[in-house]
Amino acid sequence: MRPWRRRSPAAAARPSAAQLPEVKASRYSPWVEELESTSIWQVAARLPALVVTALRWSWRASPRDTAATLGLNVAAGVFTAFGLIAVAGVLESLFSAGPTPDRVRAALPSLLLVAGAAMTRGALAAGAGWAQSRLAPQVERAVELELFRLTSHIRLESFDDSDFADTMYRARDRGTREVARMVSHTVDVLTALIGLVAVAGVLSVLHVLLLPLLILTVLPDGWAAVRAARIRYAKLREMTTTRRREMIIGDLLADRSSAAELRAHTMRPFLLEQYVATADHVRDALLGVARRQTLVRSTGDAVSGGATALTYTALGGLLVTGAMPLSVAGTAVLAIRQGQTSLNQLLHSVNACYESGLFFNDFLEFCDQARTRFPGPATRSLPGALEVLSTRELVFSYPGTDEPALRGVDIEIRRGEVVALVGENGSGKSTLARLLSGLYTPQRGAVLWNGVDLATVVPEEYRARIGLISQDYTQWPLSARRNITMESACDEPRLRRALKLSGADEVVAELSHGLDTLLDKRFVDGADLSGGQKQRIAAARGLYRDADLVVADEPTAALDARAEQRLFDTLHSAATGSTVLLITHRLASVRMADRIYVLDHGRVIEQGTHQQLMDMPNGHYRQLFSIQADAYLGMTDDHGVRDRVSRS
Ligand SMILES: Nc1ncnc2c1ncn2[C@@H]1O[C@H](COP(=O)(O)OP(=O)(O)OP(=O)(O)O)[C@@H](O)[C@H]1O
Repeated sequence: MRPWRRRSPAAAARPSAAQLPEVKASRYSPWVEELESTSIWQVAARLPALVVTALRWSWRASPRDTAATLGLNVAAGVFTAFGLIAVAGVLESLFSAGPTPDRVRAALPSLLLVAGAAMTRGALAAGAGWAQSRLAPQVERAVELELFRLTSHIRLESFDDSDFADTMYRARDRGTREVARMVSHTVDVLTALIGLVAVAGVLSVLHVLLLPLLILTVLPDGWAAVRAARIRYAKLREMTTTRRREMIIGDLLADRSSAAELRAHTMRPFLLEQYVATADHVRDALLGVARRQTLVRSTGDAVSGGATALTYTALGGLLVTGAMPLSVAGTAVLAIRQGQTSLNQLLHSVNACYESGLFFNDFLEFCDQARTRFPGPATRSLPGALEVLSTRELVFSYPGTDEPALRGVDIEIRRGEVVALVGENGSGKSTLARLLSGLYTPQRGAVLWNGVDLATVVPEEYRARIGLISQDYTQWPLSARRNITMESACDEPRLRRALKLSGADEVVAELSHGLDTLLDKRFVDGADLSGGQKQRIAAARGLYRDADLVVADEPTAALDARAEQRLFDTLHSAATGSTVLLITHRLASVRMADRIYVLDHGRVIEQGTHQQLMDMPNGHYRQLFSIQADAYLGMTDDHGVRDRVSRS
């Protein structure tokens, strides 16, 4: 079982302390209570599993550097211990009876050993430091790569789940950085352990009481360190949503994409106020953490100080009663001091390991959750080129919503057809298009490609057969060519054809380096495009693909009248060589479709050709079409358009 797994999602969302009442904290805050109620010993028992996992990651990143880091550090620790034993030998010779020159002479071999041990330790520590500093970037890279492998593979709807968004934020925020630290802390733990074993050996030889007393001096301090770490982590975890909100507001204030609207809508004071409110909340919480941590640490220090006093009193008692000779007491003081250093180092390394472990566990928790969000185990190949794509009683709800976006949809698209989806805002058109494109998985029902359920087909194979012209297109920070081909290989004739069909050829002609222009203004020589130009590039991308089905979701919203007409003509002609699913609010453009499905609140309420739908006396489509037609008629009386529209 994964350490510190949360128990169960709580039903009720807790209001966030962030200033917007609509922002609720993650539903998984009970986890924090679980952390609070877990004892330090339970945590210590779970730590080895985490350490092993971290070491496994490290090994995966670089076996050579992991082995060197561990081996050299352990060897350096052995020589530290060896040095201490040699120092004890030196002291024993110096404090023994006899003339001083004889005692110094007797101490010389041990002194040479001390010097040799120190030099060897130094050389080993330098090598270990080098290996360790090589390891950190390699481990971070490996962990981050895993994170992005997972984020890019999970089902699309995962991004609509706010709880999962919090988990992902925590993993990205610190989780990935902590693996390398855990490895380094683990090494410190091992080194301190070796030093401690040596001290413990020396002390138990000197007197049976000394070792328990030594442990007593550092335990309270160690307890305080672990407690302080838990306080900080629990607070950070509790504030995940608020910190994510703070980051989002920060991005809005500093990002290029929101810069224009921020100014146009004079959002600066509001956003700054929001930022201050959220950041103040985080700051106050962290100040509270610092206060509690100081209290805990002071308590630990005070108790540790008392225990140290007790140890030295006991040592004095042993000396006074003659139970311990002076030469042995001298070695004991040295060993106790060295022991305290090693034990403190051990406790602090364990604590640092524990603290990193808490954050590393966030990464592991994300990995676990992400793996449950992979697409189903589809193994079937696509059953040939598209003949018919249909849906059967399709039901789909977005995560965290009670109302389904689709409620039992049945549609059919045959090869070579142009099928249109129309309906008012929020009726479910884009959701249906995404399901048909294999981006979302239905909760009930199925999407069938030539009668075969797409849930059983390898998604990449299927998606490669779809040319998507998305409503929310992305302008990738790549060259214009790559923005269209989306792959390093480029089929020039296909590219030219897509450019022409979409009207993107005119856009590219104006770019300073043509198809090789970088479409990202944030970099030197990068170009920015107008909304319509971006949409033409997005259309070219959808048309470039040698697809069986082109899904065009509002492909012309930003286009001028001429470009719009050109693209619709393209989609309706056989030029694409594909079947077309068209979503648009420009109803004049769907008149030529082979079939039109009218959606309303996630259901298909009407279907047929334009004429069949117009013949329904109180039909929804007829109403929507008439509203648009009337608007044109009112404005275009003088230009003879009325006849053309009314004839349609
Ligand atoms: N990511 C999402 N998370 C939760 N609900 C969503 C999400 N996207 C859409 N919805 C909801 O699903 C329903 C259908 O949305 P969809 O985007 O499919 O409508 P649409 O018909 O394409 O609308 P429009 O014409 O405005 O583009 C709406 O109620 C919408 O609020």
